[in-house]
Amino acid sequence: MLDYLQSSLPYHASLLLVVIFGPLSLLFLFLFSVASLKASKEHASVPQSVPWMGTRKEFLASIRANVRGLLQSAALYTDGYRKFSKAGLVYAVPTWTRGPQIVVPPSMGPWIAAIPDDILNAKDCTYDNVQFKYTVGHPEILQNDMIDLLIKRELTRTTGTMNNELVAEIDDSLESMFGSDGLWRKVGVFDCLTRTVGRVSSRVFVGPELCSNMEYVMSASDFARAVSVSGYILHMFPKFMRPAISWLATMPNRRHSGIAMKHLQPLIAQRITDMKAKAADPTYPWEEPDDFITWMVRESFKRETFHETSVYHLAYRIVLLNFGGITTTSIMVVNAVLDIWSAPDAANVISALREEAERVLQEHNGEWSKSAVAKLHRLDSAIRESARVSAIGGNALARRVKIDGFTLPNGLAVAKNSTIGVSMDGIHFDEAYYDHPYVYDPFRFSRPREEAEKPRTNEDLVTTSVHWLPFSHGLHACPGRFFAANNVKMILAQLLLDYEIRPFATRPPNVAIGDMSVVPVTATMMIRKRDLKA
Ligand code: HEM
Repeated sequence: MLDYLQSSLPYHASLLLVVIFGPLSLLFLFLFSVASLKASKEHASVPQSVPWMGTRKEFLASIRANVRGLLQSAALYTDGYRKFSKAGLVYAVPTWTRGPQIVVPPSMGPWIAAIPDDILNAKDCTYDNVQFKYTVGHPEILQNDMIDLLIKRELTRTTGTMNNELVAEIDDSLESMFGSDGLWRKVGVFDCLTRTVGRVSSRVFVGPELCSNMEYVMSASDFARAVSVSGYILHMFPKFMRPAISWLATMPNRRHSGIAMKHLQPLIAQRITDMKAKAADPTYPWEEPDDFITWMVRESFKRETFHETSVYHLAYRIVLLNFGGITTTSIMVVNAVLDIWSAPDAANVISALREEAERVLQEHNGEWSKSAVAKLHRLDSAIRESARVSAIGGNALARRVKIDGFTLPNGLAVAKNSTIGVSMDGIHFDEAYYDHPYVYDPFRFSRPREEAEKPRTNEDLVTTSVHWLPFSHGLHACPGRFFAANNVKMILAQLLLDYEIRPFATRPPNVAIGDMSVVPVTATMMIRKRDLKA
């Protein structure tokens, strides 16, 4: 028996290898051939006169260029910027997930930023990058105006008016993680600051009942991460396979959005009931909260379609609002903490920021009113500068060409469905716009104001330009930036005032994923409550 087993094992093992690895190798070969064909087709759509970064005359040139686009994209964009954009020329960068990116010089930036969506479309790029069709679904919500309208009309109007409530959330959140005993703690920078940002943003989005429920709050960043990961997975497969693959790839997305929906739907249903009751009878004993849910429900009363009025669709809008607003803001706070506390003269920088925060708070009777936050010029500058040097990179002002016969201002014809934009890092590190561009100079934007060294430029965190692109610029400049900037500044001000963070020996580097640079999610910091009596 033993002899039989021993002699038949090699046979069984090889059979197993053939059964498992045979189909896998065939699938891999198939996927590789399809990806290679797709890459060649996409590369052929770039005008022949446009020079490429990262391509060579070699076997399987397009797909090998795409692999370079995946692994070395930051260098491809910035080297191309120096070589071509600085000479006013257009170049192309290969990417793994986004197809070829046609990069135009910054002089064409204002022109791109002002062209309407029926010619150059912004959302088509975002939706395709993240494969929204599968990873999020709900085109009836994505193509509807309600979220954008309420951000522009209500959220921006309200920004600054609820700061006392927001500071209470910030303080409670920081103390729950960092303690009040003055002992040093080692904590995850991204994890902790995401919790605080999520809680503060949710205070305005969904109100006090839900904003400190961490299961709900963390479902927002978990959902955002799951959407990005599943978007990458789907890009590995040809289009016709995506509907089948997506069911599996987007399981985590459904789990995280499901958690958020479980909390949101009863809250919204109750809000509708209360608002209707109050409208019918002003003596109904209930005060209308001033939050995004109230604004959305009020707006839904003016609308008629099912997807603008049903509890499910209203709740899912909050899931999408969280997706667009929470992780982006967390990334800005994390970058600012890493950059400020890694500055070569961190001790002086921190004491200058702390002095400003203490002085401004005192001048405003200890309250972070809207005007107090607006006076934090040094802090504003330190964050803006961090967003410049630690930006996401890649193609900014990315737009999908929607028409045939489209030409750039230099006369170059660009095919329909091409993607054009400008190199964010190229511009952010161009000495023509910034002295010593590779240096993190926290007071770069506030110094002229404080020292009257140069004329005032009004370059603050919410001021977009073609030379500072973290919030984009022009028609699609981020409408949530006023809200985000207010929260980022208050979180950092409270950290400076109440906590001590040990400066980093070296800045934990951001990580390149495809053509994006993302914060190091595993970086840790040492933090303790300050002893204000000492
Ligand atoms: C620091 C945080 C944030 C950053 C860095 C950021 C960045 C951006 C960028 C780069 C765009 C793309 C514009 C384009 O396609 O050219 C954008 C669009 C958008 N953002 Fe933000 N964002 C942030 C926070 C928020 C918040 C808090 C909200 C909502 C409350 C929000 C809502 C939106 C919306 C609705 C759009 C689409 C605008 C349009 O297509 O017209 N963002 N954001």
